Amino acid sequence: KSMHPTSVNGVDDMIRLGDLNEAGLLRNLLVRFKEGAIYTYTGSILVAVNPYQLLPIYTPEQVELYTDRRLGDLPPHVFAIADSCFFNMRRNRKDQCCIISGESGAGKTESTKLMLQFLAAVSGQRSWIEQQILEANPILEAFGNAKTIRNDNSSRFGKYIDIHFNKNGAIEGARFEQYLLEKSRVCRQAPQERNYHIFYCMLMGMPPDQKKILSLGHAAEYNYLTMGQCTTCEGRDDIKEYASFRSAMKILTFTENDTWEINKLLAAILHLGNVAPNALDVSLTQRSLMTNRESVSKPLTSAQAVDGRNAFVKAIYGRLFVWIVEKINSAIYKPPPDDPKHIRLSIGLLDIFGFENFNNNSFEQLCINFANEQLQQFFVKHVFKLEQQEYAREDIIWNNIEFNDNQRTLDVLAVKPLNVLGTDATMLNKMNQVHGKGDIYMPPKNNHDTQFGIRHFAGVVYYDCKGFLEKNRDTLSNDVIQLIHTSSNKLLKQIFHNELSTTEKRVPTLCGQFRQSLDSLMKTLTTCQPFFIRCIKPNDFKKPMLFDRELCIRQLRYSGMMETIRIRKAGYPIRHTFEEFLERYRVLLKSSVCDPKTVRDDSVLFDMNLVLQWFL
Ligand SMILES: Nc1ncnc2c1ncn2[C@@H]1O[C@H](COP(=O)(O)OP(=O)(O)OP(=O)(O)O)[C@@H](O)[C@H]1O
Repeated sequence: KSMHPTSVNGVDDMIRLGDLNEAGLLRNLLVRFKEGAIYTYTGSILVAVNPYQLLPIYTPEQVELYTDRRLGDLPPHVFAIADSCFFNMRRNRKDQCCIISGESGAGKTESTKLMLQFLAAVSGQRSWIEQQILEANPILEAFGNAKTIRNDNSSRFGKYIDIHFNKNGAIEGARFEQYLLEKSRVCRQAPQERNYHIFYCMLMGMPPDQKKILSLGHAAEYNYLTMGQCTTCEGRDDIKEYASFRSAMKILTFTENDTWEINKLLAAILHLGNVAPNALDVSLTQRSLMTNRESVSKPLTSAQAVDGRNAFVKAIYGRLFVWIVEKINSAIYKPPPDDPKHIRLSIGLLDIFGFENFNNNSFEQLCINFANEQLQQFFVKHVFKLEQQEYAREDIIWNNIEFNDNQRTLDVLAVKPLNVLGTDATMLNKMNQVHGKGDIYMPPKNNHDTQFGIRHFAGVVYYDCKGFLEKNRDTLSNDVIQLIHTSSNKLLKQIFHNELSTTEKRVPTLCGQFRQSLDSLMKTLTTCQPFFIRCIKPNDFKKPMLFDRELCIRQLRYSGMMETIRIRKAGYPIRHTFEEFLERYRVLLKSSVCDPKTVRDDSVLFDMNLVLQWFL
């Protein structure tokens, strides 16, 4: 079988591919990638392959070139998506959003920054608020990004940036929402990985006199910074980053005192990490229990004490991160004025962890994959809706297209057993009882097995439920809360404000909190006109010009790209413009003169309709 002619040179928009299948898609991406064309459309979805090299396509001239153009006028580009968001927002008076997904290292954060950069440029005010919004990134990255084996600057949290515009298209403010920071990294890092950038930056960049006050030394001296046997990161200058971080803090109105208080907590974390259990305070080596009449203390094993210490440290860091995001928002978020005539429009950028399937999957992966199921459903519904609109526009009679709905997976994930309290074993028992007979949940093979499987839209993932409930509960012992209560450190008390103010210690589970923020995110997204950017990582070596086909195919499958095509194929898979159709099928016409450039009269159209009927 010969290849469809469009496959030879590659096309800007995959919808125009003759071979609308996995191989065709992959080939198109590869051909383009080899020519340095990293962006390709599939309709209004942008596929972006990480080039792992600086390309000269993000200059101010390029920003100008892409400003106020229709999607498809120019070669595919992330700026074209940003421009469409901006244009549609003003023309339709409708909020826009852009969902940027992909696996670690695929280029989500870079794409988000480029979108933001473009929007700030076309909004054109060069205002203080624009600068503040742009400068929020270095702060979030210092606290929320780390070197991992996959990415030297990996975001270990999800984020949604909502940028607000007035009716003239000028930026008025913005708001950041964060999701699920990976707290375990503060206490433990895998080989060749680092803790959060901020620790190394602080130790390298802080003036010696300040370090002395906090008794700080070198990264190599701290247990919490050396578990991955790696304290530096090639290509990263921690001293320089610290300087940018400090200047960003000033721009976001953190005071000298705020920064100093933050440093104190970071130093405390590092010192705690070096404390051996026998030197720990009673609040960490004993656990008090309330019996009916009295409070009794029970000594902990050293392993339990270390767990308790780490839980405390993770809680400090996690809450510090949340506090910093709130503080950034208080600088850049302006509540809409009371004036009912005031129009506020927004563009939201979602940069969120893609689908994960590792050798060992735990609670965190389940949460991440749950979020991806929700986004996938949003995506499929949107694509499906577009397909129907297209048919309506062309007056095509069609039967309802069936599409693969992942609602059943969502049902299994979002119903009770995820939030079940009790021991891990009873959770599995309950899951087995409730879902054991369905095809979404796969129970453990035997009584000793702690792994259960979930059939996700992107494939089956096996989760190990050891430690699930602990992670989900995410609570601190009463003894530690008491300790914080008596502390003289204001910032510490402030970040634990919730725990200290509620006597009833019923903080919602992590999963509960995450579901709540996801629900509110989904509500927001539903009111917006969405765009999608699917970032693809071309190889595992962070190398330019290297395209690993297997790796890319897998990502195209996970990203829902194949689902889009499936929907297309279930409908009318082949689409030609009038010119293309004429070019290809004019031999079937009765008429002999038929140059698409000159002949556009009704007689040809009439004939074309006959041909169409015969053809379909
Ligand atoms: N458009 C681009 N041009 C040049 N380099 C890029 C581009 N996009 C990504 N990169 C390179 O790839 C690296 C990883 O990209 P990025 O941090 O955006 O990935 P990510 O998808 O956000 O990953 P994670 O989920 O781990 O945060 C960047 O640090 C940069 O070196």
